[in-house]
Amino acid sequence: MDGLIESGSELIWEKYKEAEKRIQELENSIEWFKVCFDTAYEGITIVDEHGYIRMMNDAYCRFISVRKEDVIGRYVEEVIENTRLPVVLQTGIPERNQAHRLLGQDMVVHRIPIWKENRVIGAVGMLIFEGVSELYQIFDRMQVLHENIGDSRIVIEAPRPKSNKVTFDQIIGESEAIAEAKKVARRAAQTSATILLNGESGVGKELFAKAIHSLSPFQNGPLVIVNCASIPENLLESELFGYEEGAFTGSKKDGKPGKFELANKGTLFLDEIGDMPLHMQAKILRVLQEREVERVGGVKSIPVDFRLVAATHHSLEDRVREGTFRKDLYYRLNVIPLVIPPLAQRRTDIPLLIAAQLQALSKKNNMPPKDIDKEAMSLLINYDWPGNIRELVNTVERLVTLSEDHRIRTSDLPAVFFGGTGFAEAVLPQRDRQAGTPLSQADGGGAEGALAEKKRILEALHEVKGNKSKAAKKLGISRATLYNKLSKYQIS
Ligand SMILES: Nc1ncnc2c1ncn2[C@@H]1O[C@H](COP(=O)(O)OP(=O)(O)OP(=O)(O)O)[C@@H](O)[C@H]1O
Repeated sequence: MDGLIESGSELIWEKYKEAEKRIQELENSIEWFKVCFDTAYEGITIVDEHGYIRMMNDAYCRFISVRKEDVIGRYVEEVIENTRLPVVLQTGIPERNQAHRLLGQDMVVHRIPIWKENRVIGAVGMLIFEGVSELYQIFDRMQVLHENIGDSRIVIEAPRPKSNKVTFDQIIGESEAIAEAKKVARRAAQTSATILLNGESGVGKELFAKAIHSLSPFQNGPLVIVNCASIPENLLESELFGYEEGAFTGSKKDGKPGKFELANKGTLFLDEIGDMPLHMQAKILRVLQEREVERVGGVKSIPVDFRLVAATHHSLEDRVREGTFRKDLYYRLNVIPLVIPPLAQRRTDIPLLIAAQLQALSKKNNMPPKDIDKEAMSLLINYDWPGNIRELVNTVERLVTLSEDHRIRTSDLPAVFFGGTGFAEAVLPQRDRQAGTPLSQADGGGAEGALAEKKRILEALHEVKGNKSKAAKKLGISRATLYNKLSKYQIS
């Protein structure tokens, strides 16, 4: 009898353990499902048969800037603009690869009905691409694929966009911080309100300004970009306001329109507005209030109608407190403030940015596509990127150009990614590294070294818009050395 009870309880114990194991396996599967659902770059939302949202993944929530807990259980039309999921629930017909306009941006979407036992019990909505320009990149990749397998008979030509306008989908990044910034910018772009962009150097303020213009009611007008910090103070007024014939010695015969006039019916982007001298700030304020300009040496007022986007890496509040920025101008500019977060606050975007740059820069340099191993990627993700995306773009370009293999490895990375510091170290590949080697000594590496040096000089000049003193400073060399190198490499 005892034996019978014993084997009975052993059986129950075994069944219990088995059930426990299965529950554990199920929980693991659910956990995996959740991770996959939320890791997908595509936005996914699932509605029940009545059109109420049952699930929405992180990518979708980020894109439309909602919190998951606020949308689950709500009717889909209240959450997603222009949604056709209710139609798909009615018809039961899938709609694949459809164009959909969301937050002013063209997207590609799938709408898939969920059929079970002859009835539609729900539908899935997927945002496949954040924007259509990704489609063009896919066409390009397909073309490269066919070229690589030697099948040149197949020519895949993507319909090209009509212009080279910057659109929001070209601003790469899926992190919450950048998704929120893009969402606010998209909304603001569709109005005519003044936008003040703030963020460290190289975070993408100019890129945002361009995307805002492309989506704005002023998109058919010009986009005029003025870098207030790079124009000498004595020229700033005539650059912005223009001048009449004979306004000063050396002025053009028929006078010249200023940037305000040139931006008429378009967008004026005043970059580095925080560096504007005080007397010019007063003049700009007057234009913003009265919406008319007077050329230097002129007498008549010229009406101007433009959307203003301004940007600065300074804190304008601090500048106002210090007395170097006018409070009234600050209030005029700060209608829609938009902070673009530094890269170190959105590290999840780093792999995406690197992948996109590897692709683009290999193509630009006419090289076969390169990739990167995960140890190197991990060092890049952990780096602080003080120069933000500009620094990332330059780093990837150097890596693409200098690494010998098709795969970039840790040995290709400059010292700075291993905790080293300093510009000279940062630009030398690890194998060539001599701590603190300035540019002037870093060109001993034969043709490759010379090519790299030439590229660095061109980049530095490009970054400072051709200003040689600034470029020399950036490169850590004297102006005289820079001039020598310019003639050596025949850079005019
Ligand atoms: N999210 C992004 N996706 C892709 N490229 C980006 C992104 N943000 C910036 N870039 C690229 O990084 C570089 C620097 O961007 P941008 O000039 O817009 O920065 P910025 O904030 O205006 O810099 P600065 O304050 O120094 O003028 C550009 O080449 C730009 O195309």
